[in-house]
Amino acid sequence: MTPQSFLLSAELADHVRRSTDPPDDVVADLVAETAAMTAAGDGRPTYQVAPEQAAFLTLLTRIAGARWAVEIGTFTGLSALAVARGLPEDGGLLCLDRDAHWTDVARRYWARAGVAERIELRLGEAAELLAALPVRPTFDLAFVDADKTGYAGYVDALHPRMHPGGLLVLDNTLRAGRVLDPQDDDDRAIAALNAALAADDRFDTVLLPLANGLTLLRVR
Ligand SMILES: C[S@@+](CC[C@H](N)C(=O)[O-])C[C@H]1O[C@@H](n2cnc3c(N)ncnc32)[C@H](O)[C@@H]1O
Repeated sequence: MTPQSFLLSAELADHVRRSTDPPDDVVADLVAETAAMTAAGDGRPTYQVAPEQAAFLTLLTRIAGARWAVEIGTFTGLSALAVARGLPEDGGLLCLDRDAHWTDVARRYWARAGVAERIELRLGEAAELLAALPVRPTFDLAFVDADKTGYAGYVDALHPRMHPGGLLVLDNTLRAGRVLDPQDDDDRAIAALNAALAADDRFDTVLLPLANGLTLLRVR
């Protein structure tokens, strides 16, 4: 889990969590199991979205009135669970990830939460899985949380597959502040993408300082 936003003191981070819908038992257990896995070196603790971000994703999915959604980067499934919970009964979420071991954990929790029938998981390289999707408006919401150097390509591939008015949500777009002083290829890719998106007339663009930075792109 993103331990706390780098923008907040520990006290304010606690206050944010106490002032947001609390995780239910399914989310609490998923967070605990993922923390135990990552403590043992299986994945990284920062991979999972924070609980308040999960609550925000559910709210955002509902506000957007999204019926069909896609996620790139699923890991143990918390963000997907959050989006799926915001979809109507007859909606659906397509999850793309290349790791079967982590997404097996996700499948268990989706089943426990009663949203498994709303989620389809496809395993493989995200760019290839996206390219194989029909090029027509399909999705109302997309959540991108995979390899940072891939984000620009994912945005381009998603754009023609989104309904007008649809919402793309990009995670980790502040890189813990390193967008101001990029240290590696991931930081450089996101810093360049942030600058490009601010000038991109395909979208209404806002970078929210939530968690590690969350960029919202509304398709014009
Ligand atoms: C930060 S984690 C996603 C966390 C997840 N959203 C959550 O809330 O738990 C990134 C995930 O992206 C996947 N991933 C990274 N690069 C990928 C690629 N090129 N194609 C497919 N999946 C990829 C990894 O396997 C990993 O599960």
